[in-house]
Amino acid sequence: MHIDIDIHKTLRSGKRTFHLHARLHSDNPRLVIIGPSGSGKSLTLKAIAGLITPDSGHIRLNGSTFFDAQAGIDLVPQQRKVAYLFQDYALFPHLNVRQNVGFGLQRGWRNPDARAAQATVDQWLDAFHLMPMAEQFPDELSGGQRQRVALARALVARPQALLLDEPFAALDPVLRIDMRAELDALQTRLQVPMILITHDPEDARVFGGVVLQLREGSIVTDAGSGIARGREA
Ligand SMILES: Nc1ncnc2c1ncn2[C@@H]1O[C@H](COP(=O)(O)OP(=O)(O)OP(=O)(O)O)[C@@H](O)[C@H]1O
Repeated sequence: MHIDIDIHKTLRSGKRTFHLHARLHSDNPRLVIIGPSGSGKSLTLKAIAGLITPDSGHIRLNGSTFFDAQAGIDLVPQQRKVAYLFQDYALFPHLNVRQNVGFGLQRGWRNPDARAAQATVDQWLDAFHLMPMAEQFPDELSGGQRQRVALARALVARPQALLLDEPFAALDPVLRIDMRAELDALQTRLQVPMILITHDPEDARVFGGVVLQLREGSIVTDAGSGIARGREA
């Protein structure tokens, strides 16, 4: 993965003003952005996904320009072909596991015919050990199973990168350890580039390729951050 970001955004709410200046550059398929609550992690991830628009700057991923204020480029989220895994997984409560995963295909940029879609969904249910609970609804699943459904739904359309917003925050401490290991293995197996935001140094330690620290809206490259760790691309 080659990612090149340099964006500014100012947000105002009442008397408060928040300045985001995210500047990063990496060739590692694993990027972790770590920072305390309110440091701008979600805003950065949302800007990459196209869910918010920066005031200025550019966002490039794998040779494709997602956003370039000067050139007037601002691809809509679907055109960016990245998947976004929300902190609470955002599963549809009225859809069962199979339907939730299938939704990832319908919404995605790939629209296979019904039979091909079914086969693809089955393949992902199988890969995530979700076949036995394919007909269950989200509130009938454990936290780890819910996360697997969300991952399967995110990956089913074969995104060019997976954006993960605090993926372990909703899990209890024991499950968190297991799911970190699962995500680590998944990235190695699928080779899908992942950008993960977290406030937990342990997530960065276990998962991190390149780890960057965000403080008050800016990427800080001193204080031991911004260094390449773990495996390189
Ligand atoms: N729509 C908005 N209008 C004004 N300010 C906003 C808006 N969205 C976010 N902010 C502010 O921007 C700052 C960064 O928010 P962001 O959600 O990126 O933080 P975060 O690092 O992801 O925090 P957390 O770990 O708590 O989710 C916060 O101070 C927040 O109050």
